[in-house]
Amino acid sequence: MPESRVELHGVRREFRGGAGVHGVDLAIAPGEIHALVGLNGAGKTTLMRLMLGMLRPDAGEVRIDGVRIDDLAPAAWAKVGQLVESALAYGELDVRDNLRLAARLHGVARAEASAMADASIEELDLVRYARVRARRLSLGNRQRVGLAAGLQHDPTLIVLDEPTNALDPAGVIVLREAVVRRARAGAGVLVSSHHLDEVARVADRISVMNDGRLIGTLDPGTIDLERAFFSLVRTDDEARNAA
Ligand SMILES: Nc1ncnc2c1ncn2[C@@H]1O[C@H](COP(=O)(O)OP(=O)(O)OP(=O)(O)O)[C@@H](O)[C@H]1O
Repeated sequence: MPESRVELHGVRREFRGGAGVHGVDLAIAPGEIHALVGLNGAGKTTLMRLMLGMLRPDAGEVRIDGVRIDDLAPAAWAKVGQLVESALAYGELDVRDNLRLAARLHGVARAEASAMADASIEELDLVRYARVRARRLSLGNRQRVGLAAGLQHDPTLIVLDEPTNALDPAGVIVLREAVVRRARAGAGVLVSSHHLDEVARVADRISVMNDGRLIGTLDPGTIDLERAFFSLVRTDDEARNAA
């Protein structure tokens, strides 16, 4: 097994005006659930997009299972599962066809794609909606379809940006179980969230991002995680303002 599912070394991407990601080092081990927390605009999505090759860094490098992402073969990309941009769903196709298509896009053979979609529909509790066109789904169910599409092919690296968005409490539990199951099977998981309680429940490690940098980690067992989070952010803001 490789040491890290994904590694970032000195990754930097600056947007006009100075916002972005300003030199991040990060590694996620097989079996690890790593949470990324930070205020709005901290750079979490940007970091995930850089990690997945959706955005090119100005400097630094990203490696997945030890291979620079520029050199990563399509079969290796197929072992990545993500929900970072809007949930993949073709409005005119029903849930099952959307998931079959997503499986095919991850390199799954036609013969296996239907069974995979059906299993995923069960897992995300979408059975009632299997034949419903995606455009008719509620926001939360569309999110479930997006998550199903990102998880069904049992990726070894999973990157989820605020995956609990729009999910009801039952959906949050279903997602938690799906993610933990895959981590136990060896996947490395990076998940961003604004829900510190939920993060504390699943994460092995919590990294705090502020103004484009990783400024520290929080122990998921900390009693008052919220206070610890704000304390880290405030200290960082004060240090930068003083500089
Ligand atoms: N394509 C872009 N062009 C210019 N600025 C951008 C672009 N994408 C992101 N930004 C800026 O980079 C910063 C980080 O944004 P990002 O979306 O990564 O934050 P985030 O931590 O995911 O926030 P949220 O919690 O609100 O989702 C913000 O100031 C944002 O406005």
